[in-house]
Amino acid sequence: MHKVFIDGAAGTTGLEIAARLEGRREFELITLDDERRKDTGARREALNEADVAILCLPDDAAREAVELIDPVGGTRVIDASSAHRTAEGWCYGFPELVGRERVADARRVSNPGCYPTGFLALVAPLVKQSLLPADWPYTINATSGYSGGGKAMIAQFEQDGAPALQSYGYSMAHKHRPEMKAHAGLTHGVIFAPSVVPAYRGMIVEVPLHLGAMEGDPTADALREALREFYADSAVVSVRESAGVDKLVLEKNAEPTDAMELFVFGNEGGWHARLVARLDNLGKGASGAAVQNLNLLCGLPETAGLALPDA
Ligand SMILES: NC(=O)C1=CN([C@@H]2O[C@H](COP(=O)(O)OP(=O)(O)OC[C@H]3O[C@@H](n4cnc5c(N)ncnc54)[C@H](OP(=O)(O)O)[C@@H]3O)[C@@H](O)[C@H]2O)C=CC1
Ligand SMILES: CC(=O)N[C@@H](CCC(=O)OP(=O)(O)O)C(=O)O
Repeated sequence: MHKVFIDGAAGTTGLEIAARLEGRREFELITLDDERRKDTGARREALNEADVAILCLPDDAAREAVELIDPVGGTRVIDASSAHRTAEGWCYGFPELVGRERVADARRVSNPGCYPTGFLALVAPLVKQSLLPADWPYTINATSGYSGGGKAMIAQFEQDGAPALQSYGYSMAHKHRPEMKAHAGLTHGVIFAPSVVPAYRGMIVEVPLHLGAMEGDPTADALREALREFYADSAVVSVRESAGVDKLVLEKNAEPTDAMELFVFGNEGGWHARLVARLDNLGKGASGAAVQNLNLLCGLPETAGLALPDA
């Protein structure tokens, strides 16, 4: 039995992790009641009692939580925040990219951000195989469901007068940019253009590419095939056919899913491609990924408890 403490259990990501762990007999959840959930002493005790602490907190609170943990104690950490995604000593918790063994052996795991999950799934393997250049100026256009902004954005979008679409990130300094650059092994920072729509969950992350301007003239078919091979052993990430697909939608009230679908569209002549990832920001983008990493840390089947389509 593995003792698990979710710090931030009353938040959006924390609640979805708890839902995925319900009925799992391999785990015992350590819980704090509403009065003590932000009490530093109570959190310190719970964090140090846990075999695995999952941090579902704003960045500053996540950094504080790590400081509350005895560094030579037995607690291993999965941090869902963006506090440690490029930090030394932390394993980037994207098992398909970094290797399942590395995650399984880690004491400190940083869960990828939701948007970076889509971007990196598409681009990182292709850059690593030199099918796409590391020194290309990549752009990411993305649309997210509003649960991506946690409780505050849920409140914003569930009140009267909620926007039909909200684009943002115009400071050009979104916190996900360093993580995308670092884990794709890029030379240049990316341009990231995110927006939010009034659907609770789900996201579409797109990387448009001028293939014809790249050295070696990569083709959309070759990129799709390389991704298909790369994810061949994954029950979570799948590469879909693009022929005949003319639109991708986010449902307003979609069911949770921990799967991620990748598409590579190319135009006739092969000059242009659009790499697209569709995922649940609270699935592979957060809580599903945390449970996948938890399974690996505990030596359990990687996809146990995840919401995945039948193979
Ligand atoms: N939502 C998403 O799709 C994704 C979220 N993440 C990341 O996961 C983390 C959690 O996000 P999310 O669940 O959306 O956010 P929420 O705002 O929904 O939840 C955060 C929770 O943390 C609690 N909290 C804040 N400060 C403290 C503290 N000092 N001690 C204990 N609890 C505290 C909040 O309390 P209170 O309820 O009182 O406000 C709240 O319950 C963030 O870092 C976010 O960036 C990552 C990927 C995707
Ligand atoms: C819609 C929305 O606001 N999304 C959040 C990202 C949610 C997420 O991925 O959380 P992390 O930042 O911890 O990765 C944003 O753009 O800041």
